[in-house]
Amino acid sequence: MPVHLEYAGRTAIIRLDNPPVNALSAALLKELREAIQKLRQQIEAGDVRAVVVTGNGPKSFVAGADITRFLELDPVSGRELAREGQVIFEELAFLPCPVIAAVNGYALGGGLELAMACDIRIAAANARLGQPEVNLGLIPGYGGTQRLARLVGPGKAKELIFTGETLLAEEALRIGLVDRVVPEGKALEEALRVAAVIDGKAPLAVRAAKEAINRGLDLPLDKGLEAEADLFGSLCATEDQKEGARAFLEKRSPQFRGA
Ligand SMILES: C/C=C/C(=O)SCCNC(=O)CCNC(=O)[C@H](O)C(C)(C)COP(=O)(O)OP(=O)(O)OC[C@H]1O[C@@H](n2cnc3c(N)ncnc32)[C@H](O)[C@@H]1OP(=O)(O)O
Repeated sequence: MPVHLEYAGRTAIIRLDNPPVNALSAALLKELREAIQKLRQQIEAGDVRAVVVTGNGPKSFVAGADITRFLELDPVSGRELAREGQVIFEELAFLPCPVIAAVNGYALGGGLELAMACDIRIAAANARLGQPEVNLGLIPGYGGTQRLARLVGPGKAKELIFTGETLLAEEALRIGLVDRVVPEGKALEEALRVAAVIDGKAPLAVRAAKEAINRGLDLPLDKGLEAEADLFGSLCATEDQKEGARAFLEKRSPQFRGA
């Protein structure tokens, strides 16, 4: 079982376990997709309010796609391999709750692409991140050319992808590729702490905020502002929005029910 689903309260943990470096084998990708589809149902039911993705073991988050699959690739099967990972990472990215990558070690190639499909990236100080596909005669194929440029800008994305160089977590933090750096061995703990904070907020508002930001990334500002206003307005029909205002005025903690 290369993919384990665990739960800490209303936070789900996707633990990737494919020794020695958690490479994205065909079996792991299949189970990852199944886990994502199960989590979508649990999120919609209100049972899950945040998802954390992490690698099993101290050494590696995910060290990339399974290179042993590459010897037989041809243009058709190569494109299929890329699309397979892209579709799964899109399904993860568009889960209707925050998805946090606890980058516990190597996040290379498809591993960094997986982390970039998450909303927030928390890296352990020992983590190394990069897109080394040019060393294999390839380019990133699970979304890395698209998401890296959006996260760190086209210039830094080109530099990292052209050179295949890897970054230590602190360097990745400096360019905005990761959002927090914690001591080695503490990435999952910190991701769960952030998830617990989010769990106490109005879930429909958190969901709408993720949707507004994601939609706005690919919209002209005026259209993004309209999308924001639409989502803001839709929240005013929720009980949680009234509960939030009442709780503030009555000087008490709100009890959000996700309705
Ligand atoms: C669409 C997506 C495309 C991609 O993701 S392309 C792949 C991008 N990833 C990479 O290029 C990273 C490749 N791996 C490495 O650079 C190194 O490994 C590490 C830095 C991750 C670790 O180095 P070290 O600690 O020296 O270990 P080790 O001896 O290189 O690897 C341990 C075992 O793990 C296998 N392995 C490592 N990465 C992969 C991989 N991505 N796919 C399949 N196997 C991998 C090796 O071959 C070896 O195996 P054995 O012990 O049998 O010799």
